[in-house]
Amino acid sequence: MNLADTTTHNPFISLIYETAIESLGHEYYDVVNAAEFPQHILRWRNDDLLPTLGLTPQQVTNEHFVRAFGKFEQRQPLLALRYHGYQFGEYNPMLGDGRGFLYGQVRGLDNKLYDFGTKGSGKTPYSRGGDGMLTLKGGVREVLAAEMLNCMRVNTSRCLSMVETGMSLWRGDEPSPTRSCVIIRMSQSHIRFGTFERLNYLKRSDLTRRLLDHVIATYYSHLQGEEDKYTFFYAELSKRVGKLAAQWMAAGFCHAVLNTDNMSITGESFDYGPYAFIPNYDPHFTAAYFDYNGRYCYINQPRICRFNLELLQKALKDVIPQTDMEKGIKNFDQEYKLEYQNLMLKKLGIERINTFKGEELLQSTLSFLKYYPVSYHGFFADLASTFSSKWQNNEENILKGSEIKNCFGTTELFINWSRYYHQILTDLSPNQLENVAKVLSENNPRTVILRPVIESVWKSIIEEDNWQPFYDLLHSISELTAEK
Ligand SMILES: Nc1ncnc2c1ncn2[C@@H]1O[C@H](COP(=O)(O)OP(=O)(O)OP(=O)(O)O)[C@@H](O)[C@H]1O
Ligand SMILES: [Mg+2]
Repeated sequence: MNLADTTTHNPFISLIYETAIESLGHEYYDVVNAAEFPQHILRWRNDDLLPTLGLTPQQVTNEHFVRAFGKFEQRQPLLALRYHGYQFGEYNPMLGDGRGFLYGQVRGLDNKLYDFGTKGSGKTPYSRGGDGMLTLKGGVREVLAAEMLNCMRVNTSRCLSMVETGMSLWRGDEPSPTRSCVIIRMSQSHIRFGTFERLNYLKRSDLTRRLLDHVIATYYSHLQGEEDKYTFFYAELSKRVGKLAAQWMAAGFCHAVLNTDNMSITGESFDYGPYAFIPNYDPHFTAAYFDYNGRYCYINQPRICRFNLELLQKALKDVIPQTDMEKGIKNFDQEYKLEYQNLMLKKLGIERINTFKGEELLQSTLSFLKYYPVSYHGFFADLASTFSSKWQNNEENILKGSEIKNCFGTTELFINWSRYYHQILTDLSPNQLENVAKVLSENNPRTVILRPVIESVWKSIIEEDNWQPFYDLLHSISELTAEK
């Protein structure tokens, strides 16, 4: 096939791109060019996402991926979106897409509008001193985080592709020179809290209202036509963010950089930089080495999400009545509490129980996990792999033979926990008891990408250019997802 044929028939380039953001007007973005890279090696293609785009893996070659998402052929305009944000508590008006752009917007077969956004695609007017690039390790980590979180049913963006781009980058936090890549992230929207903060900073309530109308029409369409749609929007956003915070916490995920420019207006999780999955239940676990005060530590995440919603009130005050937003944010508290308990009880194999009993079990579980050096994910995975209906007969049977019971079985906290757990199991009917095993296995993946797991995958890449462990890991995550 000659060059013209390949590009003309590239299924990605032939997708129908909608112009929702572009049509909003030039005040929201800058038209930019993509960098030209010395090399283009496709390292990851997310075939799981293709059906949503109406494509099959057979229709799309690696070359199609590279030409569309590494060389950015035949796609214009590329839009660097403008935004500001509160970073570690300080307002920063110097932000914006500094190493990415909105490549395009495509409606999925599910009728949702998806954004394809780049990361590592070159300099823009918002790059400041930066090189506009993404390190290969950064790309590998972002791909893995999104797939793992998706497997754990967290509402997350995903990576559609990762192309290695052959540049040598210098970074303070990676042995340098280090390799480079560009990723395409498929998300619900890249409109951030910070997008609105910028408009408020510029005192452009007309632009705020226009953007809000677009957000509601596109991502909260059931509110269209409501007289109080702005008020309802804020209340629902608060609820969605509450749910997301609960999902992170139950997944044992520490995002690490919860600045308002990393908070999506749809309530979706994205931007996986220095994140980590917690090794054990340490409330003060902090993932970013530069987060000196532990501002975004694991246990602070719900509080910070709520605080970010409060900050957003300032940006929306010209359009939404303040008193309505003060009421609306209560949705966050309710949703967080409910969803966190619900998700944690599922991790214990329990669905639909009395809230009070559920809370007692949850608190005793956390007390045990907090006090002893038990792996957070290991504890739940052990429950899932060793569960037996015999646990209902006698609390002594619970986790019998496991390392956890062998080490901590005689401690007061373990005995307390197993007593609560046993009490709940005894109340279950035989059918419900059977369901426990299923719920346990659905909610506790055997593989979780703790830092050493990621580092070992990265070691193979960097030392031997061996990508197999990376693909094997992604394959096992994808198999876990399919089992559910
Ligand atoms: N290497 C770089 N070159 C230019 N700008 C950068 C670079 N790294 C980060 N930035 C910019 O710094 C700001 C904060 O970066 P942050 O890491 O939160 O975002 P990001 O990871 O680049 O993008 P996203 O939030 O879309 O995942 C953003 O404005 C970002 O574009
Ligand atoms: Mg960011």
